[in-house]
Amino acid sequence: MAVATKYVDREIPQISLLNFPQRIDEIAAAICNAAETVGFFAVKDHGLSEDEVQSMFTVSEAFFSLPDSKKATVPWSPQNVGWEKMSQVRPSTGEADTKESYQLQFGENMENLWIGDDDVPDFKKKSLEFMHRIQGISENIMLCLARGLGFEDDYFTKYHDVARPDSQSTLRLLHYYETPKTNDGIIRHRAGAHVDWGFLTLLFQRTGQSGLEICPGREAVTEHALGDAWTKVEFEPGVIVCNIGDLLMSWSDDRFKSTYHRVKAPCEEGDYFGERYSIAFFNQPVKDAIIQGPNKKYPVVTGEEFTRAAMNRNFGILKEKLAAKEKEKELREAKLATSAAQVQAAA
Ligand SMILES: O=C(O)CCC(=O)C(=O)O
Ligand SMILES: [Fe+2]
Repeated sequence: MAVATKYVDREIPQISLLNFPQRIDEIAAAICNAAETVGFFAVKDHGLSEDEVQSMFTVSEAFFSLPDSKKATVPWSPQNVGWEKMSQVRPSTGEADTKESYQLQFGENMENLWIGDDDVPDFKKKSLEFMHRIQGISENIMLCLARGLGFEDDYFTKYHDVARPDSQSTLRLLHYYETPKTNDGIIRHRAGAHVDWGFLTLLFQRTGQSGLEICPGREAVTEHALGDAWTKVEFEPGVIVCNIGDLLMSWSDDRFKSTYHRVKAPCEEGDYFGERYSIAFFNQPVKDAIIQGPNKKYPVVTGEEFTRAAMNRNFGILKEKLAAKEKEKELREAKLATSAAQVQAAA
């Protein structure tokens, strides 16, 4: 018989960004306190309207309602962009999440990977507008985090400059499939337990489409203290849920915590089994960023090295599959070329 999930109440602070320029120190203290303890916090009064958020969800739904053959024209690539379906195997579960996602960036990695206006009108324009709006909010939070760590105010923002062609910050549109209510013993993971590997994540969800849960308890990036008690993160309109990623954890010498979270595989009374949309914005540094905490706890890495290592950890299986497919194609082409040569020789 399935064991009921153990839940525990933890406070996820809600922090108002109202009158940001006048209240920076107060806001920075609240954000850094949350980053040091629970690793998750919500921001409100950030200037982004509910209409803007819902319009982006509408754009996202329009994309996901295209046939798979169309979405496959903008496939996932190891630059961490593009569309994937049922293919992200989380190290914690060893199984693929039952979802599809489309990842978008500001710069050169997106070449040929934007879905065209014929398929979703103004997709690129609307997505970039939304991404710039979230970037603005992220920059305010980054200023607070820099102050808290004793860096110059622009220290993190200059390494997350999305005007640079090699910018790696990513908007991820997510679509989780409806989960059947059966007792067949199969666990249909939505997003298996994981920590985000980037700097800072901003999350948007639709009211009622619950499922996000967190499990704090990590003391160092090198430790994977995955506990067994979860806390549900409930969404309300107007809030953006933010969480610290591994990169900021190591960049802060483990002072700020990257927290385990998941979108629960629905299996118990009260879980949400329906189709679910969410949007995540991952702040990721430019490739030549020099990453090291104020106390130099970890060796220096560049943004590019950090991303490559994280991709291998998190998308290794998907990358291997792509490489195997590529190899198969090469072999098929080589075989075709050989038989064509034989036919010619015989003629
Ligand atoms: O869909 C969600 O609510 C969370 C997604 C997430 O944690 C991720 O993509 O890293
Ligand atoms: Fe995540």
